[in-house]
Amino acid sequence: MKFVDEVRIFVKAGDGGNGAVSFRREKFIERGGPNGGDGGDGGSVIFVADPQLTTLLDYRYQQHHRAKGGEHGMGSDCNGRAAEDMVLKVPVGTLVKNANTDELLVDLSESGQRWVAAKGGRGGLGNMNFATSTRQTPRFAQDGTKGEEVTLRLELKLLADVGLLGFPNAGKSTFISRVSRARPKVADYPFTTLVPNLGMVQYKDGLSFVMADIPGIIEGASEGVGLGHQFLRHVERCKVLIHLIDMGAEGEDRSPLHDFDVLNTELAKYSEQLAGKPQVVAANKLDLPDAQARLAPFTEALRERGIRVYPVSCATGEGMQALMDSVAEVLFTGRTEKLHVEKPAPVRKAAAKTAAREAPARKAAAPARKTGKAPAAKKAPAAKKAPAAKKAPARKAAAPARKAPGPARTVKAPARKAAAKKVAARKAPAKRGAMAKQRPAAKQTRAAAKKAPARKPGGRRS
Ligand SMILES: Nc1nc2c(ncn2[C@@H]2O[C@H](COP(=O)(O)OP(=O)(O)OP(=O)(O)O)[C@@H](O)[C@H]2O)c(=O)[nH]1
Ligand SMILES: [Mg+2]
Repeated sequence: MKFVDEVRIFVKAGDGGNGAVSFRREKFIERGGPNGGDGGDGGSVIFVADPQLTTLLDYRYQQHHRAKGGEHGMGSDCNGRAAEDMVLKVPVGTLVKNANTDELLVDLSESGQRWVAAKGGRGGLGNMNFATSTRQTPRFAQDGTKGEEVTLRLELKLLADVGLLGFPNAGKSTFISRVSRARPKVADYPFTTLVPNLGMVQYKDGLSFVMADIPGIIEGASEGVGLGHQFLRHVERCKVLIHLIDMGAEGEDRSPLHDFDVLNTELAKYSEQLAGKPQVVAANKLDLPDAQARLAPFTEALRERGIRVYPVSCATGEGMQALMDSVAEVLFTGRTEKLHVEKPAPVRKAAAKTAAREAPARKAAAPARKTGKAPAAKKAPAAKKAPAAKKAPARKAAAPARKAPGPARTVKAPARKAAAKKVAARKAPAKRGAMAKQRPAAKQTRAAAKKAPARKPGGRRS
């Protein structure tokens, strides 16, 4: 059956019937009084989510839907018959939007869910309703009201728990046919799959879930390249995505890492929310010799990002169980630990380097401790831990500049006392002189000053 997932339709509810103006006319009964009946209500247009349907195809061919109007009221106290509601069946997962404003009106995501799209008009009252003691012959009746009308856009978003994503030819259809009873076409050319396929996966312990296989996504899909990215809508409701990488792909610019990045970029362009869904990354076609060679660098590259790669072969079934276990864990428990690996932690390497660099510095700091700058040495372990290892050299460089004049100031202090009211110009040489005197001391303390970041907290504690 042809798959149609977007249509525009016009719906109009039935108008209410008019009330009747009528008087009883019978032999020997004079002035029988008003007996015009009420009009019947118009039929409403109602959408019902039907699990039997999988496409909006019917609405592609019939785009106007009008419910019947109510009957008019009649004489002899006869009310008009109300019209039946018009029920429009749509697949479960249909979004109904106002075609003009694009406002989402309802998401029919539950089987049997009903929604009134256009309410039928109310029948008018017949003249018998308007008779009073002072107005016994009302020669008027009420008209029925008009039924609502609206132009709608129906969008089908399939309901699946797990979505399969990947470049064309990555093996998505092979994957779904291996884990479920879905039998989509599998062939060795891109864009074999043109419409989404659903498959019911029977997992262990009676647990089952629905998996969706959608057409391949390629670079520029968001600009309409290939089949575009409109099929991504069908995996928007998924809780987990399986990202299949074709490890045997050949061609310019095709490398597993490049494919991975391109697909994620396209996902992000489509929707940030979709891009943020948990992804199980599967490196497929590992039975091919080329694929084996590409696996190690790809796995390492993703490990640096903290992402685990599941090596699989949909052809032989190798690695599929581990992959499905992870998918089921995310789906049923919401835990995503299995999708991540520990990063190689470049921080630690840097920390090791820093520690190596600091080792001689610590030695040099030892004499400085004698001069009263000691607490730094105690803090050496803290320096080792320092996560911002890169910052350490900068601090080291800055520290001597800050600290070197320290002793000079202590020398300068008596000088200031002695010549309290002398001009500032005299101070400068004094400072310089003091600094010159202290230069060897400054040199000595430089090593200690390297410990400056550690000294601060130490100083506070002492
Ligand atoms: N050697 C090998 N070939 C595979 C494997 N999985 C899939 N293939 C082959 O790859 C080709 C494409 O497989 P499909 O399942 O049609 O790929 P797809 O991702 O659905 O492709 P589109 O529908 O075009 O997006 C077919 O010829 C498969 O036989 C695998 O694990 N190993
Ligand atoms: Mg396919």
